[in-house]
Amino acid sequence: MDYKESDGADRTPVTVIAITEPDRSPDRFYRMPRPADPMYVLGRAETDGAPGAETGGDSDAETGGDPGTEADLDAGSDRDGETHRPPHTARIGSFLARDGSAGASVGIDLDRPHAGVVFGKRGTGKSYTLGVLAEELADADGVAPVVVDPMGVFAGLEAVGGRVVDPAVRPASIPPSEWPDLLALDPASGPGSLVWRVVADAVDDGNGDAVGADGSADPGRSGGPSPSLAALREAVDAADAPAETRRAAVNHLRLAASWGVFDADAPPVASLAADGDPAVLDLAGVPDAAAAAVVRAVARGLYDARIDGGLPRLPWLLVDEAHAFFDGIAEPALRTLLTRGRAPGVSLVCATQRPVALPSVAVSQSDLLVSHRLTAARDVDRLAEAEATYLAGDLASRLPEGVGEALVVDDATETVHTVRIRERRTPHEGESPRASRLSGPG
Ligand SMILES: Nc1ncnc2c1ncn2[C@@H]1O[C@H](COP(=O)(O)OP(=O)(O)OP(=O)(O)O)[C@@H](O)[C@H]1O
Repeated sequence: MDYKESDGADRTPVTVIAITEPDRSPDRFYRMPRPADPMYVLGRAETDGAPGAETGGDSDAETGGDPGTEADLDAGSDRDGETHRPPHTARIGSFLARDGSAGASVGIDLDRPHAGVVFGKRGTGKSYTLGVLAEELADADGVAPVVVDPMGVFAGLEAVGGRVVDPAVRPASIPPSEWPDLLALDPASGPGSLVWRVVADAVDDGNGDAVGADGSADPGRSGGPSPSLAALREAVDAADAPAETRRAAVNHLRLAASWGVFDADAPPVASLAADGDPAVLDLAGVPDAAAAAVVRAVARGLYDARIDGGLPRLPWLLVDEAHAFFDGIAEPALRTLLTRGRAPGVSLVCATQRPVALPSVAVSQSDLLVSHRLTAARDVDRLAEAEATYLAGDLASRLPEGVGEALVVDDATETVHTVRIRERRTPHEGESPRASRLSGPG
């Protein structure tokens, strides 16, 4: 093991509060690892060869209080409280005691792919938490963060080598069957079916790869050539259809061109994850349909690039305001990442203030759930879906109150923790404007 505690004297035994069997009281969640304890890594089970619950980081009182042997330790704290981070681990913060004091460092496993959700009502720190994760991914080897940024708050990641990217995707990366929906046309209508047919013909003409890895019709999946929107408009114009139908279809394609996200020569999606530096897809001000098209193309493009062996890093797609992408054309691609992304090595983390707007599969397939404060009953109910058998109790009653504080449910170690997310190293641009901070008269 590469990382060991720097000084064995720092290893204080873990304090165990409330061990009863069976224990259904809130106290069972509060065995507080101390600051000097080694970093506790979430998302990494003991069977992965990682410290897991025995290194003193576990806050589930049913697990023993043994801080672990030296060989178990992946990281330790030095005398200044600085934690040595194990390789392929994101340090997201520290355990939070009931009295508000900080405990041992908490990390998230980056060695393997994961699916995660970050919940919280407005202003509780979701985007901030996603930014912390992106910073850590920027630092780690073998991974590549791609951030979907609908509010334009992640540009600060440039300070860790990130780049803000104007979204551009190839028209062929949207399957023909999705085009009517994308253009708000009824697929059964004349214009809808005309657009569908024209895109399918353009792709069949060799402008794209018509069948996806899973056998579904998914042109452009390998980033092959794509027809331009202008070429599609011309094809519609030349089609054997009533003039009125052609005119309506052309108008809708013109509207899509005005979104400015379609480009037949756009770089392949895999290039977003090529160097491991954060790529921030700036979708601020981009119409909803266009943003959904971008998210669909990027999610599917990363997945296909991994399947095809065209991406040597493990991409992490971090989607802020994720509820906006689960009711349109991005949904099937995000669902694919949730259900099948881990096999080729694509991680997905969805942040939202409206958990109820995410499909159940987003919670059931997530192995990491991070929840800041929630108050709406239906959103809190969504947490119940994460209440696996190892959680004897009501998660909602354990949600912390403070900004930047979160409850973390970790499937790998089957534990629940209260965590304070660490401060960002890069600027966070999600601060709401405050009238009191605007310059006054004179
Ligand atoms: N872990 C943290 N440490 C310090 N400050 C934090 C932390 N998390 C959040 N904050 C503060 O709270 C503010 C709001 O956080 P953030 O923008 O992430 O909220 P949000 O939940 O994404 O809100 P919205 O739903 O409106 O996007 C931040 O600008 C920051 O000042």
